[in-house]
Amino acid sequence: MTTDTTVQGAASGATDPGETVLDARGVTMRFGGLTAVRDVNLTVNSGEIVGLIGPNGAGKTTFFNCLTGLYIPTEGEVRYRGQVLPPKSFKVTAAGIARTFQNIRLFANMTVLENVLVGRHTRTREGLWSALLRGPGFHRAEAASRARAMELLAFVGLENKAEHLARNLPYGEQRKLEIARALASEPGLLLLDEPTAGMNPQETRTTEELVFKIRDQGIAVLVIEHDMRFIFNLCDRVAVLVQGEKLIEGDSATVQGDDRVIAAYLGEPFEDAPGDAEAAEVAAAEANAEAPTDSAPGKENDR
Ligand SMILES: Nc1ncnc2c1ncn2[C@@H]1O[C@H](COP(=O)(O)OP(=O)(O)OP(=O)(O)O)[C@@H](O)[C@H]1O
Repeated sequence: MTTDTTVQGAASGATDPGETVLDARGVTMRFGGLTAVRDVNLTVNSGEIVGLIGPNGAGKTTFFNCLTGLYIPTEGEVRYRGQVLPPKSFKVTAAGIARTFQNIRLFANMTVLENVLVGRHTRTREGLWSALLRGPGFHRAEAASRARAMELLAFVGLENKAEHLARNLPYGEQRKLEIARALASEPGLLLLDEPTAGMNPQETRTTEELVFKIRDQGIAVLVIEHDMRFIFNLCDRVAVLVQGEKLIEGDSATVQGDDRVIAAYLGEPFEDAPGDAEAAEVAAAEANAEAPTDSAPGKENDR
């Protein structure tokens, strides 16, 4: 029985610059008569943040599930760093792909730190006897794992919440904790499924900065999101899925300007959306309108 208690070091999944990390070819997923994803090709290279957008029901999450071993694609192949991925989600995680979910999946009654420690299980190798006897090797591994988990909590800005129960965190912090837990498996590729859903603008901005920081650690990112401003600010490339098929893929400017995307998804050109300056003006005007002035609606102006 082994007593090997090795814990892999920080960012062990980090990849070489320019390396093709993810290579999905001809991925098709059918549920009975419904083809949710049809013949989709997508690559993600090291150092990239790639966005996946599309209307509700376009097949984005189904495609993620095909990448992470939750679904076995009906057709096609998914490779991570050149190797065909095994059709089991824990093996995919061990290979180097981590993910978060559209609906937060934390252990609500465990602490924040414990949630991250759970995420480390693919990177710890404790033999049964080591765990049972709790010898020096076990304690060393446990201490290293806790140190790394605390490092990750600091990375996402939750170091002061380590002992809080996950269920007591505000929503935005639960999403950050999910990201910390995903990072605990030391991935080379992180898949984020709607990471800013339900967040306020400030939390969304913080998440944007966090994703850039993750990329700067050498981890490639593939992100599904409905917030177009977030996607177009963040991503090096964006792929658009419509009715299960990839409509177009390109940089933000190309995708925003494509008539088919505008028609199928955006509804109107994104350039028409207010910029930061206009948004600040609107916010200031709204704040003034809410202030209890003499001329506020419902009050007589007695000056
Ligand atoms: N397990 C399943 N069994 C049957 N149909 C499914 C299953 N999962 C997804 N679908 C169907 O596949 C299609 C694509 O769904 P999917 O959730 O992947 O879309 P999405 O682009 O992620 O949507 P959203 O933006 O609303 O999350 C939908 O028609 C959905 O109802």
